[in-house]
Amino acid sequence: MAAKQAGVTIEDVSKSFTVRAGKQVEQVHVLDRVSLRVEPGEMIALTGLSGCGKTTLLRILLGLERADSGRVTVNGAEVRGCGEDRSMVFQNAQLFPWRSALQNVEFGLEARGVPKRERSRTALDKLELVGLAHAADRRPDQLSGGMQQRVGLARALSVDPAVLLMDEPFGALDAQTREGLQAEVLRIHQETGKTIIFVTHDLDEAVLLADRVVLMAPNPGRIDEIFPVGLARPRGDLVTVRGLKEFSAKRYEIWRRLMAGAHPQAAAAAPAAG
Ligand SMILES: Nc1ncnc2c1ncn2[C@@H]1O[C@H](COP(=O)(O)OP(=O)(O)OP(=O)(O)O)[C@@H](O)[C@H]1O
Repeated sequence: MAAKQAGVTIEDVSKSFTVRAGKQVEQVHVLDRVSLRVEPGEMIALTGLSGCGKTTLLRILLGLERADSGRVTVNGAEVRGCGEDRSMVFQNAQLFPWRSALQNVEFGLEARGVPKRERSRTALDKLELVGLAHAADRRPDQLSGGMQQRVGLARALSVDPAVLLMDEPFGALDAQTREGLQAEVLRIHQETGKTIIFVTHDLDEAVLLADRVVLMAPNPGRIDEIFPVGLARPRGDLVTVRGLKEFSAKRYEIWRRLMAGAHPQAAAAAPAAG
């Protein structure tokens, strides 16, 4: 288990954006008094309808956006900008096309002034962790989409963050590649004990990975309900997990609540869980 672990506290976070379109100026209230405590080593899935503020919340956690009010702390220290204790994996890996996989993973270490030999060793370790050591010298255009996401994950892990933020990291991948990467994330979480906050639209993915699924609702973005996932860890073979009654029951419970916000009539017509 890694020494670096951190709890995250989100206290009463609100955020609005001013949107200007032509002569019209509109105030969009994106997050309304969001509060959540994430325990050290916990994996949280954030889900909810499009536009409910999931990415905005993640950007505030990373320090790319400032909340209008409320605060976020990591291990008790207030987040005031980007910092070494957090890193993010994006939906598209956003790799430098002219750099090899290894050089892409080295990037964050370079920015921190880590000497060449040490950063190459660390980057190779992380590529190994995501099963890509054999492709260290390939450029992004010589890698599949799934491999590029693995490089993005290795790059995020290279700086040994206490908190890993993942914004729909597998959203653009085909189903089989996605399932492989879900298993990888579970293994890496098990091996490193990182605190992970993971945004996904995919309820299967949310239940498979998370200790708790946080369902957000839009207009304004807020936490609607929090669902603890009682599945034991390590979760092992995901085909088996998907076949468990507890898995389908939890997925259905969350889906029903999500639909109650999106299509109230359909949700009312669906049978209750269990
Ligand atoms: N920089 C910005 N300026 C203006 N409005 C913004 C900005 N960033 C986000 N928004 C608005 O905030 C709202 C929430 O966006 P956000 O991307 O956080 O939602 P989301 O839940 O992640 O959506 P999705 O599931 O579609 O990715 C949207 O209405 C969006 O248009």
